[in-house]
Amino acid sequence: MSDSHSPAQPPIHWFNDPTDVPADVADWLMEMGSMTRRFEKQGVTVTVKPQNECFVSRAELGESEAQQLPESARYWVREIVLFGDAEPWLLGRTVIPEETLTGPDMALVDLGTLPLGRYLFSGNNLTRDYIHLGQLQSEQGDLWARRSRLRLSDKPLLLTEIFLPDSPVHRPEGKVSGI
Ligand SMILES: C=C(O[C@@H]1C=C(C(=O)O)C=C[C@H]1O)C(=O)O
Repeated sequence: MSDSHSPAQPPIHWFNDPTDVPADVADWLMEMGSMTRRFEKQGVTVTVKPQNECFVSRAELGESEAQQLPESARYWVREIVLFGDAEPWLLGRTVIPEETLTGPDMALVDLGTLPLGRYLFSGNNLTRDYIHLGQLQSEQGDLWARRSRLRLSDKPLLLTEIFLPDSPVHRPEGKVSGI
């Protein structure tokens, strides 16, 4: 577990009114279950490639991230690319206060290529405080995003997911690509 710095986060515009998001996109972004499982229902094999996993200080978090998590000496950051078959579908960034890493939840620092959702949704102690919907501008165009504060046995973690152009979120279900 290195203590290298996590890369800067792109500025995400968070919507105050979720109705500003098209209904077919919001249907995806407001998914209350596992996004991994929702993606698998598209008939693809989901794989995860960790890009960066390290402990960081509160000062190294994004400002809006720090505001949504309790004070802690350090936070575990996990950044991944999630693939649907060979296509990159999602960038995931999870920030976990050290105090959340207790008991079986210490396994969160050793997930490797196991999708976080497999762990989070495997038990019956997961709750979700909220989902915020967002959008960011990138060289790949405007991308949809969401941020959830989740709790495992009431211990918080913050998950930001950025949906890439190849993901179904940008090609809502039922629309055949290319026509
Ligand atoms: C949180 C879930 O797991 C997915 C996998 C992630 C990971 O492995 O770090 C991060 C974001 C999620 O899209 C999920 O399936 O809902």
